[in-house]
Amino acid sequence: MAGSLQNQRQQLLGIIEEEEQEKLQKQKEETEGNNNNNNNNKSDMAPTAGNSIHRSGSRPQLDVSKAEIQGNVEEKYPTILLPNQSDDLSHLALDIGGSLIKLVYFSRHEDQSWDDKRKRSMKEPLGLSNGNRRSFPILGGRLHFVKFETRKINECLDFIHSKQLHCGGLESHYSDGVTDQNGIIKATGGGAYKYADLFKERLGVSLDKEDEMDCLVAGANFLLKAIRHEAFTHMEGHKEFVQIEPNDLFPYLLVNIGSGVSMIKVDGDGKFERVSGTNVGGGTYWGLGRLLTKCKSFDELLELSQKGDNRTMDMLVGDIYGGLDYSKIGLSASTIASSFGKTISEKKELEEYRPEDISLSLLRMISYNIGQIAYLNALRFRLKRIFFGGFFIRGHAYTMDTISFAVHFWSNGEAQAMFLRHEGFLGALGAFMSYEKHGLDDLMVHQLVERFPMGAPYTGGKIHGPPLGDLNEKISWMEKFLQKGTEITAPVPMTPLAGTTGLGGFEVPLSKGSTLRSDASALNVGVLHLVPTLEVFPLLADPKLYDPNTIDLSDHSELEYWLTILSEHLPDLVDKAVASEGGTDDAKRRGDAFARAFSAHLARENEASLAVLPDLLVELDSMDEESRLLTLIEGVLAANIFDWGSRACVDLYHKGTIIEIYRMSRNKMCRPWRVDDFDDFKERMLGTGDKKMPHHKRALLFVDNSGADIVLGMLPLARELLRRGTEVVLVANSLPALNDVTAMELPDIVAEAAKHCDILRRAAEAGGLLVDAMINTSDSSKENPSSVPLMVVENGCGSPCIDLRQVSSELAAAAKDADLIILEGMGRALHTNLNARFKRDALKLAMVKNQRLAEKLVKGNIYDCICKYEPAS
Ligand SMILES: Nc1ncnc2c1ncn2[C@@H]1O[C@H](COP(=O)(O)OP(=O)(O)OP(=O)(O)O)[C@@H](O)[C@H]1O
Ligand SMILES: CC(C)(CO)[C@@H](O)C(=O)NCCC(=O)O
Ligand SMILES: [Mn+2]
Repeated sequence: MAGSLQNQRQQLLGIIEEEEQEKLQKQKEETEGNNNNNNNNKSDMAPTAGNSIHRSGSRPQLDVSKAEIQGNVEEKYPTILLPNQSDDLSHLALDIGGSLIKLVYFSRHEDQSWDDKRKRSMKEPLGLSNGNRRSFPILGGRLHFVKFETRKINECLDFIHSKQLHCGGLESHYSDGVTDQNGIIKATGGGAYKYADLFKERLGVSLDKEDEMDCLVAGANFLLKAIRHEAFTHMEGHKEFVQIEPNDLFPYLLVNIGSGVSMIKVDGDGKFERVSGTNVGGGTYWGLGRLLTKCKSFDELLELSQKGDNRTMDMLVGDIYGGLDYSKIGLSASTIASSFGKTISEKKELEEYRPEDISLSLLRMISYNIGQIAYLNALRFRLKRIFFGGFFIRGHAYTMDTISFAVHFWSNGEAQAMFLRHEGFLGALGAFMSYEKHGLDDLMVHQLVERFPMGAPYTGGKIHGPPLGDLNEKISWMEKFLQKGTEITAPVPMTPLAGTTGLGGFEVPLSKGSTLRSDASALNVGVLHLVPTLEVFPLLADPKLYDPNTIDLSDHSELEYWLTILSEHLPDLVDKAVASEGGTDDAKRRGDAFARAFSAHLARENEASLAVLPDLLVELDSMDEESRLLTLIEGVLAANIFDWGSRACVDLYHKGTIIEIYRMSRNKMCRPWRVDDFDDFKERMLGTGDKKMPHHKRALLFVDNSGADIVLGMLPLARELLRRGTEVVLVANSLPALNDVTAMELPDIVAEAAKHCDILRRAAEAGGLLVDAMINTSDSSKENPSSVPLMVVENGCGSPCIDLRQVSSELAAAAKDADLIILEGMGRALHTNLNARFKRDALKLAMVKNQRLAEKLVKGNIYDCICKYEPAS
């Protein structure tokens, strides 16, 4: 149930995030040129120092070897040349079919533009330059799925052009100057041949043709192996996901229902045979349907069918048998004996039939026929599983029910029809996979996770950003495209029609529904997030007993309370952000302004905290070991007040400055805390009397908020551990959520803190976080010449609540050698994981910033502190 809390938070933020991305993308496209005006004053940028933690090979990596800064090092944002980074080239693939063009493209990091902006706003006050940090690996990316009608190929060309997908797209700033190979795009489908010249002419690119069947199979195999919740059954209106074991996938029959239909027996990766096909397919339904109903679009035709009654068109067994069943061969009176047969006996003209009925009858005829032929081929080769793809299906309940019925009925339930969520994108995905370095080939099983469907702002029916202008406005193709998709909404299964069930024959399927689903929510157009998660955190004492949630959200009142808190919280954050921008009256632009204001605010928090860090360090260094440890833990608890996820904290922001809040918080730090295991922790760290304790080998610090929390709380604690000889791994979120610091941002913050502290600097260097030696360190403690490393890993999460059953492989690897786990913050240590048991020593630190939670968890009050220490179990 934390899932729903998590999702809710993510959803709320996602809405803003997606909007901001679109906006920033536009700004970026406009300003891209400006960043490239560098001169040739080259400076070497050392290749990445080896990090003692192996980064996951499960996702595209940024190859920074031989990286060098192009242009003047003094320049604020010089372009970095990455001559060996070839992944960037694998960003777009096409499947140009008889009816539709499908595009798949990859953007390396979903927040590329957002992060750039945020980094800029953070670097400016800090005066950081690119030269003394290493380029940090990229955290996953996104696969985008878009389709266009083939007859409107110009729209597709405009879209590719507007996004610059043909020459490196979003990544072009990385590889500026190495664009010579960008003139080639992988393409499949008949149109790769037919339109090759047009692509050359309009975009100056050559289409590298890949075989259509090869691509369909590669796409299907990839989806079925790598994506959870890809395949599902659909019977009588009921949808159920099927988890296919990758070792138990083959053989199967792949039926791709495009304009025409191909049936392919698949025996393995690249092992297949096209065993059949039929020319009665999607093109037939759309073409005949258009002629017979005058519909202007495929969706309109499909939507019409939902209000249809096929009995006015189809000749039923009862029509032939005077209302009787033909039970001897198992046919009920209501079974369709002949599609459209009824129209021969009536003297009616086409205009006298309802277009709704025509559409339904046609849809049923074609779907049933395909299902039946598929079954016969499955029988021919003794295949039990049939996967149906192609855009004819369009996630339409009636179509799927009809196909499933045919397969189920004729095979006596032996064979099973399954559908794929990325139905129409198999070929395009296959073409994408055919790039030599697409970076997805070594993905582990089911590692791709969809965070939320693309167009979170669209699925709610609300479109933010500029109004859709005239059709020539290139930038809004996507918006128009998505808007089109959202005019249609989700299917609703209908109640069964009375009296139509009979003996075995084909009846009217139940799920006619009244409206279609939206393209966006169905991922026909959408984004697949490549989030390298899904490993169990190896230090859980017993993964089977682990439940991340502390509060039971299946308790309705709890659920309601937290959902209300979260949904009321967001406008406040936005208001705060807008206000800190100087207050804009352009209310519509508030959402757009959010991320910029937010980043600026976070940068100010970091800046303010970094400014007081040297004093704090001097103060700490003047203490004896014991008081220092206590002060450090107090510091973590006090700084944990800076939490934008807490309503109370946001209220505090209205009243005071960061330093005022911090001072107030520090002053309240009197022991005993509400949960106070400090003495046990101290004993483990420092021993008692003469008994000295060995230091921990490696500590994992799950960090929480950006600003004072990380700078004045967790980094000084990390420093203490490092000074004692413990390796420190800072574990931060992969994706942004509230004011949580992300793994992407941490190296910058560490680098800045390292300027004031020799211990941090040496450790960061040893951990590969810093490349160049820092100058001007003001820290006096130089007793640690060769340091243990300080590292940063991403946790695979995009929420303050951490489910340790699903962490990044990087974190899992780092955890193997760890013997101390420190979880910090309400989300990580209270809402989730308070009750988690670990195989290693664990310290849970948080300030409770919610009255109800304080009462419920510790019978205490708001701002109470928790210091829970549990030795290895
Ligand atoms: N918006 C749409 N416009 C047109 N057809 C659509 C649309 N949505 C779904 N379809 C259906 O999908 C079919 C096309 O599916 P798909 O894109 O898989 O095939 P294709 O690649 O164009 O055809 P082929 O592989 O035979 O060359 C159309 O014939 C139609 O039945
Ligand atoms: C010709 C293709 C392969 C083009 O995608 C497709 O439309 C198809 O499989 N049509 C059916 C041709 C047949 O086998 O009768
Ligand atoms: Mn096709």
